[in-house]
Amino acid sequence: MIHVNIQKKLQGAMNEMVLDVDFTIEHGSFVTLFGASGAGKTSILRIIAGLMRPDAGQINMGQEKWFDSEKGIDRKPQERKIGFVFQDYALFPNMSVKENLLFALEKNQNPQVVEELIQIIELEDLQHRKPEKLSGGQKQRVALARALVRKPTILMLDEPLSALDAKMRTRLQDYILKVHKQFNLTTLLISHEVSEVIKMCDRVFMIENGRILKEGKPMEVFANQKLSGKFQFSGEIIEILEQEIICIVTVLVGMNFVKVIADKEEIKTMNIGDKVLVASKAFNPVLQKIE
Ligand SMILES: Nc1ncnc2c1ncn2[C@@H]1O[C@H](COP(=O)(O)OP(=O)(O)OP(=O)(O)O)[C@@H](O)[C@H]1O
Repeated sequence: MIHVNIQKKLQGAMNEMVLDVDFTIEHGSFVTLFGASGAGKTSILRIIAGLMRPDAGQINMGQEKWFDSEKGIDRKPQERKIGFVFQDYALFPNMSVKENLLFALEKNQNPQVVEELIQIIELEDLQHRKPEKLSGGQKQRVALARALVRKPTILMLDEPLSALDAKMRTRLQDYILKVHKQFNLTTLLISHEVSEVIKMCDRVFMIENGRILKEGKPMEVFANQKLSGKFQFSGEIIEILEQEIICIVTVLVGMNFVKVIADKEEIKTMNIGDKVLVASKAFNPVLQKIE
């Protein structure tokens, strides 16, 4: 179990913002941090990883104290057993896939783990290639394998899939879920994709302005409790066609389009690009904006 209670003054886009969060995550959970750009999600991960120092607070990992401002404890990042995958792969360009993985080994660590990871993440055919000869999805698989070389207890994923196309994204999601279970990890993911959050995680923290606004199971956090729909899909509005009294709203759900007839009043706060839930109410599809 990890308990985080930290405060840090951040330089927001317009003015100063105080990051102030207090949460506990059970071992083995898959948690997503969800929220607008600049809300403080990356800062939370960096603080837990020891890459950014909070102004005050504590971070306890089980019985271990990683940070305590009052007692002057601040464990180094390499002592915190965390694997990190960022949006940009940050692989060494002059090393092959396997060399990149071997380079991540700790001093005196058995290199057998690299062979295991190559097998689990299915990198056998790519292991002798240099990163420049890999696709984005393949590079991200290598980055995932590299993050696991030191057998971390926590895996942190900062929008690792946002640069990938839908098919590649789905494959990577499956690899992440596989290693999450197989390595018995506690995983923290930053994602802006509602469908991804619903598929991947068992808990979501909605972050706004440096604070946790809501938390819970993804469907509870995203769905409007009033909509007891028989079906619910999340998607993104890509077109709003205004007719005389109604609108035809096209929503992209995964790789498919759904057209929903909506009342102008009902969708007056919705715009192209908004994330919405398409749910059923008395057999008619209705739209609901996701905060
Ligand atoms: N070391 C720092 N000191 C002070 N402010 C910082 C520091 N690092 C980032 N910030 C600021 O803190 C705010 C939150 O940034 P952060 O990267 O945590 O947001 P985010 O929610 O991850 O956003 P995004 O989704 O765009 O990555 C930003 O306005 C940023 O400029």
